[in-house]
Amino acid sequence: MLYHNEELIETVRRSQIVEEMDLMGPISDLFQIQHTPFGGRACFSNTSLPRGTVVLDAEDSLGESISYEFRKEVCHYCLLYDNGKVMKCRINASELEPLGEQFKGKRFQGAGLWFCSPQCRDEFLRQDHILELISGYESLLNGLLFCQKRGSDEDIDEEKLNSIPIDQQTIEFQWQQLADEWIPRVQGMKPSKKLAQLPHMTDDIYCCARSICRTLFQLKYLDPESVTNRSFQVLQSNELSKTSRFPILLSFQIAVYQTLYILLPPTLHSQLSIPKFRHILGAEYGNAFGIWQMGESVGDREYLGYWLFPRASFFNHSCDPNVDKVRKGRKMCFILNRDVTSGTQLCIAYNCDLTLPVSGRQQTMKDNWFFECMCDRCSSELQTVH
Ligand SMILES: C[S@@+](CC[C@H](N)C(=O)[O-])C[C@H]1O[C@@H](n2cnc3c(N)ncnc32)[C@H](O)[C@@H]1O
Repeated sequence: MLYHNEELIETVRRSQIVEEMDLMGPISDLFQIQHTPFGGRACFSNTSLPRGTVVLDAEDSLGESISYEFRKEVCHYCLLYDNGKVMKCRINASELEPLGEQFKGKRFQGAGLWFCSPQCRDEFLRQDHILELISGYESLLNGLLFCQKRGSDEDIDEEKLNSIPIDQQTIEFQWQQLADEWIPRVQGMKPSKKLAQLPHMTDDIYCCARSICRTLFQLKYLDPESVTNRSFQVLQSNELSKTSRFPILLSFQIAVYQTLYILLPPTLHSQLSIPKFRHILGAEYGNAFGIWQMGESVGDREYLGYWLFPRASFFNHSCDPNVDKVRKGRKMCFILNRDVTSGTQLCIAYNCDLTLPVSGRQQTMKDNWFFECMCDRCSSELQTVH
């Protein structure tokens, strides 16, 4: 029942923001968001712009996920990756003491954070309210260690789980069941009994829970009127397309939610709700940018994780993009690779091999991004093919 109310409030709030989105200031002075006949909303230049123009400099990521495999090899502040070298700098409990008493006398595991230098560690620690995020991370890490020690007798048949057809009704039913049965059963339990309800935490569940923990933390302190927050609230959710393609994801999402529900400390637990959680994950599917190793060619670089930039999520894909995306540390820059006239749609390339013939590109977009590419290049090449 509670969940229905929460969902209704979220839906009304978001639809108000969608209306307000048109009235609010632009994401950039150089382009505006407009609706397209196909492909939803997209970015269009306000004026003629020369090649090399930075149309958007995005530093306001909301949530980032470093793959488990690279958790010690990527700096958790500047995202440096040094060819597989383990980052040497970690946080000690003594460094946290000036920030608060919370970890005094407790065994602190380092919250799963690694940094390339004391400077990056200090920058990370300088963020407002950072102890809340560190407590969340530390609790998730302790949960992972607990699960590794406890082991699992579950034998997950991925193939079987992925063959169960999923539609919107199934998704709603599963979440409703969690809200009606699991949450009321667990919420009144003592902490030790609650811990026994923790689903087996795989590496992927751990990484996803960390990323959501970070997003909840950032959303808690983000100005609700900021363009970043408003953009985030109206991001397209790809929950249904992704979950129906990979049905196993539904049980995965529920396990991540249960993990967060049990492990998040009160300051972040208060930020967790099913509609918010579903919007965060639904927005990540199809909007997140890959965090790639820098300085290597496309075929040779490591995929280190992903992050979300709400303001940069309105760029559509084109197989002949006029905007290049370049990561500079914690920042994503979007730079014109040619001159454009006023009113031109500004497009980036999503992760796709643009040297493939049109059939291959169409298949890649369908398989990885769940849409039929209608970019100018595909449209004209498809006309020639048929
Ligand atoms: C990152 S979002 C881009 C913004 C999106 N158009 C919106 O309204 O939120 C990606 C989604 O935009 C649409 N899209 C992007 N590029 C497209 C293209 N070349 N052809 C058709 N649809 C496209 C698809 O629905 C895709 O899932």
